[in-house]
Amino acid sequence: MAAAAARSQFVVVGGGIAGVTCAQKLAVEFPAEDIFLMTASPVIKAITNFKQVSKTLEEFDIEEQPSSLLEKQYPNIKVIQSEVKRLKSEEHKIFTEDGKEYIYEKLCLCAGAKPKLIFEGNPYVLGIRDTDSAEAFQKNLAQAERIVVVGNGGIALELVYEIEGCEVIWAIKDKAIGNTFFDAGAAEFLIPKLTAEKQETAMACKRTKYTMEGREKKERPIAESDKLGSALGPDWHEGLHLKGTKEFSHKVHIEILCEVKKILLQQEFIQLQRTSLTFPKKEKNVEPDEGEDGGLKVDKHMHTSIPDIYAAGDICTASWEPSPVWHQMRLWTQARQMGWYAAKCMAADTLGESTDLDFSFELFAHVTKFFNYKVVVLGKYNAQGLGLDHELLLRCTKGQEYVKVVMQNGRMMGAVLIGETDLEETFENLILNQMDLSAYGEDLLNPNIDIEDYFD
Ligand SMILES: Cc1cc2nc3c(=O)[nH]c(=O)nc-3n(C[C@H](O)[C@H](O)[C@H](O)COP(=O)(O)OP(=O)(O)OC[C@H]3O[C@@H](n4cnc5c(N)ncnc54)[C@H](O)[C@@H]3O)c2cc1C
Ligand SMILES: NC(=O)C1=CN([C@@H]2O[C@H](COP(=O)(O)OP(=O)(O)OC[C@H]3O[C@@H](n4cnc5c(N)ncnc54)[C@H](OP(=O)(O)O)[C@@H]3O)[C@@H](O)[C@H]2O)C=CC1
Repeated sequence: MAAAAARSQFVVVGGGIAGVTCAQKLAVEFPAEDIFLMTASPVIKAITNFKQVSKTLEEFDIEEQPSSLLEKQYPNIKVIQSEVKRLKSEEHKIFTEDGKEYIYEKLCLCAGAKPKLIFEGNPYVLGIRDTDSAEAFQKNLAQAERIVVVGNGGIALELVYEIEGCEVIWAIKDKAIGNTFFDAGAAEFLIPKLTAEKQETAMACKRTKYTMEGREKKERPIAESDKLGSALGPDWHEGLHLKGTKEFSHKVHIEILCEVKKILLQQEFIQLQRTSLTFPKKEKNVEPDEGEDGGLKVDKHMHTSIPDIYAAGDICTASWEPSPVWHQMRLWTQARQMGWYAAKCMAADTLGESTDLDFSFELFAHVTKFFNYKVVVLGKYNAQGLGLDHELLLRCTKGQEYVKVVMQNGRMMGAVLIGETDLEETFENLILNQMDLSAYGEDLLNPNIDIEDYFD
């Protein structure tokens, strides 16, 4: 006879940032309940040293940890390490790879996304998503003289800068590099860094940090399935020796307006990287509504179209009417914010309370590092969705800083800040309060005016 299904009021699927944050928040809200955290990976991602840098910018470190540590810190979290294979939503049941079944009252899906690798199966094509794929890339690179990097997203941007001793042909569909994060002007500002010799010391920078326990020590448990590791994140390349066979630092050739259609097998190693997202296969009997990007649609309470099933992080597509200066991007900070907020909504629904959309969804804010510069992007930093009805203010000091502000009807809608500008908090406030700044004109970026004093 099959063993009776274990039950829990709350079940969370996924040991990445979204799932772990969701389980932690539920564990605190309901100390008398057991929270089941199901994950395919033997390690979980934990946030440490969390700091709210400003109203919406946040800074934290990430650690891959054994799940026993999470259970020790949160005694009512039970981590179940097994891949979820099937979901029967009408019966509120999930089935795991090891043949067990679990009954939930409320379920949050945080299973992340998986890379959509073009030309999958080609032995010369590698994608980067998790620790194992990054290490496989490192190994191949060590024997390479020339590689091709395809894509213009965050991973490609970081990769071309980090790779040394190997010729890189960088194929991008667009006219300028990095258009996911900034415009052609910022790209011009950054490009000299690709041709210069690399400095050894990294610039101090407030941003998320990523560590993997035991990476150097080779003690990391190996995931049963290499397809279901968590997505890497900030500083994923630190500690990886991304070096080819040659002695030079950078040699990058950028091929613009280039969409790769076909890859022919050659006797050379080609690296191809593209991680636009597809989502874990849904079972036949589970058909939650999907967004255009294939994610699970969630409403403003992180609820999917299926009763009692919520979703957070990379797996979901935010389908509420967003604030005019927020948009979804599959980033670590948003995975944390969504996981936390989904737990809050699950708790409120359980207790019959109402919840307002969390403040973190008021303004898009991201701090990162590209080419060793601190990069802060706020609001509609690329004038996304503003059409032609906007103007740009620019300030640039070669090699030092690049500041771009997007204005519409005298209001600040977005900004890109590269370098140590110290403007993020002031601009964050100006975007949030939508003050009419018409009177200031270009003085907004006048370096001789202390803008902080103006508006504080
Ligand atoms: C190379 C790389 C670099 C990145 N750099 C940055 C960066 O610098 N800054 C930034 O903000 N973001 C970055 N990102 C994006 C960031 O990593 C993701 O947005 C974030 O990790 C998503 O978190 P998540 O919890 O939603 O999903 P994930 O971290 O992918 O976690 C998903 C979890 O679900 C588990 N799982 C999957 N399927 C199942 C199943 N069927 N059953 C049970 N468990 C399952 C997995 O094992 C995993 O534990 C980067 C991504 C990549 C790939
Ligand atoms: N520092 C940071 O903040 C970082 C953040 N991340 C995040 O992690 C997630 C995954 O990163 P990533 O995979 O870089 O994200 P993206 O999906 O943004 O990048 C994929 C890139 O590949 C391009 N592409 C796809 N197919 C082809 C083709 N056939 N020929 C040429 N180009 C092609 C896409 O162009 P198109 O869009 O036109 O299809 C896009 O520029 C993202 O959410 C990203 O923001 C990642 C690394 C660093």
